Amino acid sequence: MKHIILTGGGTAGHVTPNIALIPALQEKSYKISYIGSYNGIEKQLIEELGIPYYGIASGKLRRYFDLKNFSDPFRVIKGYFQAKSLMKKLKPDVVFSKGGFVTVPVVIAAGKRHIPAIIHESDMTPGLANKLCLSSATKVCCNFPETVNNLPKDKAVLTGTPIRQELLHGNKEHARAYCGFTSDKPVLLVIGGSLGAASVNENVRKILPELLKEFQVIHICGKGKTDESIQLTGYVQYEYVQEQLPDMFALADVVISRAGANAICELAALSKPNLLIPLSAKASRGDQILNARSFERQGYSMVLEEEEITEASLLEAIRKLYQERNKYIAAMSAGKNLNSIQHIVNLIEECIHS
Ligand SMILES: CC(=O)N[C@H]1[C@@H](OP(=O)(O)OP(=O)(O)OC[C@H]2O[C@@H](n3ccc(=O)[nH]c3=O)[C@H](O)[C@@H]2O)O[C@H](CO)[C@@H](O)[C@@H]1O
Repeated sequence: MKHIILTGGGTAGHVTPNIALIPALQEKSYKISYIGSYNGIEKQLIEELGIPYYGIASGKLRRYFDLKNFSDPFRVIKGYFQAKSLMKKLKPDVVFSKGGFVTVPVVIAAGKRHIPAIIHESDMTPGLANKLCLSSATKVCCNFPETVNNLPKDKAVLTGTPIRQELLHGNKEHARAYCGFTSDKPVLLVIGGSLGAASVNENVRKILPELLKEFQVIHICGKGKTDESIQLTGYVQYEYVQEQLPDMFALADVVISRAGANAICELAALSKPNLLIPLSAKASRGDQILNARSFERQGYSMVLEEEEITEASLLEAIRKLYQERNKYIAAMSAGKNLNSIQHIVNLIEECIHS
């Protein structure tokens, strides 16, 4: 039996593509183990699938000053030795990494033990963790064609991003009943990335009185970010949605989203007209802005940058998106559909046999 170690964590975007691969790997009778951090979001998401989970020490690699910069290197070194002994104990045939800081010691340990390691980069420009893994990796899967050109030719492969297949089979009536909505107004879904997005939440809440005249609103706010003081007809809030997400996507007529790579690929696969509000370059390396602009160029998305948001501009963008929804649906439906799951599983098999 072939044994694969999956790794990835920190935010859900570094876990859900691994989850999307699991059914296809199980179908091919792979034994699957997962290495993540002790307490990251990946622990809960993976353990509830019944996959053996191994936690290791993990530290964030920051480019800015923080007191933890002094203690985190020791955690990373500890994580490396833990990963190395896990490689010895579990003897995997291959490692697949979806990125995030916890994966750096895992991929390097695999390289040291001559175990093939495939890493996946879903953003247009590689994140710091994946950059550090590059020399130990056998192949790098990319989501954007633009990324392939910036990576070593013998390693980069355009695969797209694996999407959980259950997302494509939601039932809108189940979501309507779950949210207590009626069928007389369209539904706007607001989803702020796996950690939520405080500024998106705040701006949406400001225009709720106007918005609710025309739409019903499902607001996925992020952990600890719901506001129980707001109780309005046609408005529901959730922290993080798992089981009901496919149904909510099916019910949504239009979506406001952060421009995390996975979220936008899911929206494109579902042909959901969307307004992207990328995470500002002030709070990140600006990868979401590049993701969003690429989708805008392809005619899949409308983009509003955080700095451009006012109550009026946000309301106007949502109205325009709804009016022009068929244009976006047509562009996304015509988009090329990489069979990412199959592509990656084939690559995994090739790496084991080469
Ligand atoms: C703040 C931050 O660092 N964001 C990064 C992070 O985003 P983040 O982790 O938010 O990643 P994405 O938006 O790419 O993916 C979020 C995933 O969580 C799922 N989901 C979300 C909310 C919910 O209630 N239920 C649920 O299942 C979505 O369906 C999606 O599969 O990783 C992405 C992929 O590398 C990057 O592009 C983002 O810049």
